[in-house]
Amino acid sequence: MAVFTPVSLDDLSGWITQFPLGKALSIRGISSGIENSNFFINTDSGEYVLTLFEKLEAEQLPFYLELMRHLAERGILVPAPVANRDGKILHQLNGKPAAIVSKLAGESQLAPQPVHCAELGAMLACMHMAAEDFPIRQPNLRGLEWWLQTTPTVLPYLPPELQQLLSSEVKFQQDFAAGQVYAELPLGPVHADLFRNNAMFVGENLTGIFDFYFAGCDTWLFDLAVTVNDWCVDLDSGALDLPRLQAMLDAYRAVRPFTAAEQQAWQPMLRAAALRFWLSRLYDFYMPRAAEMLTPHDPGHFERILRLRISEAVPALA
Ligand SMILES: Nc1ncnc2c1ncn2[C@@H]1O[C@H](COP(=O)(O)OP(=O)(O)O)[C@@H](O)[C@H]1O
Ligand SMILES: N[C@@H](CCOP(=O)(O)O)C(=O)O
Repeated sequence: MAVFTPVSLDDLSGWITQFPLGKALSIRGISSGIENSNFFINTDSGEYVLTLFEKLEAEQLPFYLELMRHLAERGILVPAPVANRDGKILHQLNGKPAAIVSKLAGESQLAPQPVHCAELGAMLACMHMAAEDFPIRQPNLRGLEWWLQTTPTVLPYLPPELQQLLSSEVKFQQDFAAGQVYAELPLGPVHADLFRNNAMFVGENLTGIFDFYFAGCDTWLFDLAVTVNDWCVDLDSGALDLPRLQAMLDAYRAVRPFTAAEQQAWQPMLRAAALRFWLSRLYDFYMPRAAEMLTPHDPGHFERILRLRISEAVPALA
């Protein structure tokens, strides 16, 4: 799994003539995705990734695809959407919205070292700055508003102690987001799901970051906190790994120094980033979609991370 909508070489062959890619030579479903149907395709002009969007609304897609085009044009290492002869990058195939993007070389680094974290930190800062003038605005659809909406849905499934943790953290985040420090945080389009499985490396060199389908406008610090909570932690305990953390923060800061408000907001933001994924994993666990064929991600992992970010001081950003 997971190809939800099959595409044959025949289907592809007629459809691909609108792109300047030559003939389609082969198509192979990618098994590891969970949101969309993805395929590696070979054409006369090289290898690409074809995505059929299974859940995202057609009106949300231009934000993601145009953002990737905008970033790629500015030298950020992201898959570049391929335009057809009319310049369009969003299409329809087998009844689903579809796009072709360039294929990144390499593979995901699932056991990152400080050197990988540094590569990623620098690219993240460059991406934030390159996206600043992106003209389309779409909120982070998994932001505070979604947390407030989703919490009452999952609360009844939780034991009292977890109900208390979830409710009090959402309240903490709501108050924090209403305050002066939060109001001063720089923001713009962010990736918002930059986990280890969403970047590619050849050896120690980052070749690109992908899967922009949770992207939206949010604070840059939230994006960094999401990234740190996955790349710079011990996966068993959720504890921060200081050499990886330092490498990522130093590399980010070298491109874009942190503001005073960001330095003050760092720990609350690491909590927010943990809450975001605890909540989405709780939601997917208790409210699996009908077509869901995968084992849901473990919510307990982000519950542990959240507890640690609340109880333990984190190294300062400065
Ligand atoms: N542009 C790309 N270049 C190379 N590999 C890609 C690219 N896009 C997706 N993949 C591969 O497809 C897999 C699933 O893609 P992903 O975007 O994570 O799917 P989903 O959003 O459905 O979870 C990735 O783990 C990666 O191996
Ligand atoms: N990173 C999220 C799940 C999103 O899945 P992706 O494969 O689309 O990145 C999590 O770990 O909960």
